[in-house]
Amino acid sequence: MAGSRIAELASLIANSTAYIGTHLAAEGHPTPSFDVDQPTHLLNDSKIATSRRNIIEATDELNALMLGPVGILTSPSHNFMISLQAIYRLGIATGFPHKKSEATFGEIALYSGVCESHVRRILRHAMTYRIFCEPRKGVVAHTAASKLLAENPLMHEWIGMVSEEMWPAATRAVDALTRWPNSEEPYHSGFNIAHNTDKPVFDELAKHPDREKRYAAAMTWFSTGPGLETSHIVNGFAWENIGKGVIVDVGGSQGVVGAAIVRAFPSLHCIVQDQVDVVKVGQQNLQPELQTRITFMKHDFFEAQPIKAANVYLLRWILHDWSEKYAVQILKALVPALTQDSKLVICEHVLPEPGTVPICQERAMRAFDLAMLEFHNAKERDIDDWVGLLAMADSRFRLLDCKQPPGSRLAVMEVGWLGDKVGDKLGSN
Ligand SMILES: C[S@@+](CC[C@H](N)C(=O)[O-])C[C@H]1O[C@@H](n2cnc3c(N)ncnc32)[C@H](O)[C@@H]1O
Repeated sequence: MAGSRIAELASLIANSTAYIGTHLAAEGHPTPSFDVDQPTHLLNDSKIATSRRNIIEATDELNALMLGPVGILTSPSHNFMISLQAIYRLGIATGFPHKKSEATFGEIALYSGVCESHVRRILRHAMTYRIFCEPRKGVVAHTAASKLLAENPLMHEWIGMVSEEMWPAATRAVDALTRWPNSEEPYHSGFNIAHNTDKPVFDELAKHPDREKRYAAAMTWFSTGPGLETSHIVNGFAWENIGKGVIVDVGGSQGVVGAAIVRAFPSLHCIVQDQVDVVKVGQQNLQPELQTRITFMKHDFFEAQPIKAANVYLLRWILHDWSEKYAVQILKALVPALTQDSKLVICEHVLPEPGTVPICQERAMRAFDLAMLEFHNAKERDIDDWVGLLAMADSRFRLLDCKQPPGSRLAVMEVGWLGDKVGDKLGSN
């Protein structure tokens, strides 16, 4: 019956908001708002996760139904990124006088170095997304979102990486795929056209220490984000079964994931491998109590793995940065180090069959897939792709398990090795 779906959605929203309201009140928490004092993690409580997801999905569908076909095609605005990029590049959030709760457009113009009228236009646009607000005409104050940007340096670097590196790359992604159809090369992406370079992303960033540092900080922030917390990899694999052992975090960035694992499992030692400048920063930031439990090591993951017979080789968010041709090389480079007791743990998105998960969840994963295209000419993979990739790399890899820890956006795949001795010659096939 026409109209029944919108009534159904409205009722789901009403029931779910009532549940969340009751729960927050019982716990003595404030009701959700955009207010500057809103706790950042208010909605992360697992007891309200289902209701929250229901509301996000139902409001998205209701919104689309109310927009209608014309609205669906015209309402997404690319201009959101302009104000976000301006806020980042001009240091509008970080320069906001934190001892004061408000600033005029003129004061912001002074420290951001652009004229007052541009500041006003940028911020009034951002305010429509609840980033900053204008409590009185001409006066700017924080919302919860702008305050987070001002006070959390990792969040700020994430926005910087997205607006300065990824957004320009996204605008040239279609140019890249038409210029280089069927290419598997990582230097044939929107990133290459937008940033005018023939180097793959990681090589290009390595030439610019500030950009490389920003990328690493963005990765660190990302690992605190909803569904991407390190707790999922800590709880998503039976690390306790290893006992005393060694894990190698291949492309482990600054060691955030390795640190979370060895903190939870004190008998494990983690060797974090990455590019030279990345591991240098990781070593500098390593907390004193982890000095003997984490080792940083410069290693190019296309070269043969130098740490032999580790218990686990962890590849978290590595292979999605590479097309089949290169992902296969990364896997093959591990082979000379593997024993039958070694496991690969691959922590990545596993794309769902279309229409089998709620649409917002699917949209987020498909957006990641496009992000890999625009940045690296690479891809996210579904389960058949993963099985195929492992087989392409070496027939002795076996996918033993693939689980999606509750609340995690990444799956944890456990891969066994059927070869029989370290460095088995067949491994270099
Ligand atoms: C998407 S990040 C993932 C980082 C980390 N594993 C995580 O889960 O947050 C990819 C990492 O691969 C590293 N990387 C890129 N090319 C590399 C190479 N040839 N050898 C080693 N590490 C590399 C990057 O520096 C970056 O830290």
